[in-house]
Amino acid sequence: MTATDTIRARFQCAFPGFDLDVDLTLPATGITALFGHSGCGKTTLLRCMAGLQSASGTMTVFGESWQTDDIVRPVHQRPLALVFQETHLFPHLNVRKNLEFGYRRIPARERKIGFDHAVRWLGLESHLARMPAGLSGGERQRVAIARALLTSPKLLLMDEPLSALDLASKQDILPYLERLRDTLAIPIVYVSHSTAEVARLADHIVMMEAGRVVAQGPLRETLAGTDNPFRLEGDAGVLLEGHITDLDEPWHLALFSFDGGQLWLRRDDRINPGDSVRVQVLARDISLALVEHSDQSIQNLVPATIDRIDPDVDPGISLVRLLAGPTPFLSRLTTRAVDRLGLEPGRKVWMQIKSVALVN
Ligand SMILES: Nc1ncnc2c1ncn2[C@@H]1O[C@H](COP(=O)(O)OP(=O)(O)OP(=O)(O)O)[C@@H](O)[C@H]1O
Repeated sequence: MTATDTIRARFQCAFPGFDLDVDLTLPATGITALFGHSGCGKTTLLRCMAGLQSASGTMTVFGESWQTDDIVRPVHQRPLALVFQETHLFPHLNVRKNLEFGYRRIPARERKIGFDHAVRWLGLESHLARMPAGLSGGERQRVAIARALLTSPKLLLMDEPLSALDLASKQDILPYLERLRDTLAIPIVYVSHSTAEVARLADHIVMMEAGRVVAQGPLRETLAGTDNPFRLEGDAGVLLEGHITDLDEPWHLALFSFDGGQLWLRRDDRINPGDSVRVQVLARDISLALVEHSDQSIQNLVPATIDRIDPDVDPGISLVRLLAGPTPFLSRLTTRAVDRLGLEPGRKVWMQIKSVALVN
């Protein structure tokens, strides 16, 4: 990554009982999740990036300085857009007028996103004449996101945009965010403490604890580290990206192919051959065997090589990192099993995978 295709952010600031000290290089595309427990400093970091929180440090976006040791651009001079939990729509204006408010703020020659595009991306075609009060929470948030995009930002900052929504509205809005991630050339920094949202949306993750970055990198690689604190459904695990390549209709199964192997998962009405999907495999759902046993109930047997073995947080448990082709997996085993099977880095084994879940 070079200075012109990255976001560099280095900030220090302090409140009574809390100080933030981070130094980040983020990619210029896709969704970067700022993830961590409540109070770890996610919102403070986002506010520093926006220029809403005074902090010492520097920020460079695509080679353009937004903050140096000497000059701090105020928020209105940074080409960014913010989306919060609260939508802040104008209650007396209909959806079209709310959107036009964002659009007209930008001189025509600087507009990179057309009005109709934003309306279509967020599925608002049939809502333009409606008033905000008559919209569902998810629809209101879609209007807020479209309005933010219509300012043609170079960076989109989102602070827990789904946390005020009920489950149904969250499910409604997630596909729109995925579409933006996959089609927009605008990087999104997304604050969340929901592992499910991060697993589904993020390409890159910054994990924070007490004002510090404890891990960062591409989501899949970072999750597959044996020392990271991110837990999918309370356990270590990996996310895989791949395609649905076949269906077994009578048995309600779908074949998921990834770089390094294939896995069967339960057929879900939403998926079809050719679809690109993410799945999660938890460490507790993988056991290891030295030979291929076909006389057992587990359908997914994948050959892999042990990469490393580390103690897990629980005493007597080991976290084994494996590679199937280039793709990492994690397996949680008792240390006694590791000893009995003579497992060690470089050893070839069979992963017996009990459960594979679709994330999107
Ligand atoms: N303006 C402020 N004055 C004093 N303390 C502050 C201020 N803003 C944030 N803090 C403190 O800084 C710490 C980090 O807060 P921040 O809101 O960034 O955390 P967070 O990770 O976003 O949390 P949450 O997920 O609950 O929103 C907290 O202890 C908070 O109380």
